[in-house]
Amino acid sequence: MTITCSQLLEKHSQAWKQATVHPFLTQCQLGTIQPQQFSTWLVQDYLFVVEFTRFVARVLANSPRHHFDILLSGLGALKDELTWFQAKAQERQLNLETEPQETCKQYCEYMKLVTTMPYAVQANTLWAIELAYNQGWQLPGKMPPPYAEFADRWGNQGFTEYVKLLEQIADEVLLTVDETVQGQAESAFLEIATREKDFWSMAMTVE
Ligand SMILES: Cc1ncc(CN)c(N)n1
Repeated sequence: MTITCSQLLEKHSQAWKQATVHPFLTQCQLGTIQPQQFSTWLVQDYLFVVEFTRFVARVLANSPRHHFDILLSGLGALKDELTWFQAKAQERQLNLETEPQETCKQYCEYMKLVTTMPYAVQANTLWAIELAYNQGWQLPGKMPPPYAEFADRWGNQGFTEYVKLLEQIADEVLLTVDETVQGQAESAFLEIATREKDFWSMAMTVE
């Protein structure tokens, strides 16, 4: 039997909920997040996105030709996102030349590990990482400034469409692999759910 992305979401709904519904996001929506907590997230997420860009590039390198357009569009968006992060950090006078915290570092190392796994696992992981932010930033509802801009970055229609295309890619390749690889994809999905939850929690624990 083949596993699909929507089946993973259904089967592991509790783990996924913890990844996408978190006090960090709720407090952004309420406008009560501490500026220092938000700044911690912003800097650490920039560092994450630098490594995530490398991850997507590696996934592209392993992908079949007919996935190029979608993955290249993702990389194009990441180019803008990195510049945008730099602008947001500058507005707040935050130093991006800093060390990643342990949670961020380990998540980045995990992404690197995934790129040594079969392409189906990589495609599934890429979809899960993007879906986590697509849903996480939308679920609390309309956010006040300055958080609305952040919610829109990952909650906008274009990004939502992109995540749907990533789901199609992942489902297409999951169909072609055996149960062992499907099991690897499922484990990776659960890893992402845990690491996303931990990333929000890390931001709230100001060092
Ligand atoms: C931790 C994390 N997860 C996902 C995303 C969305 N690319 C992100 N920016 N940061």
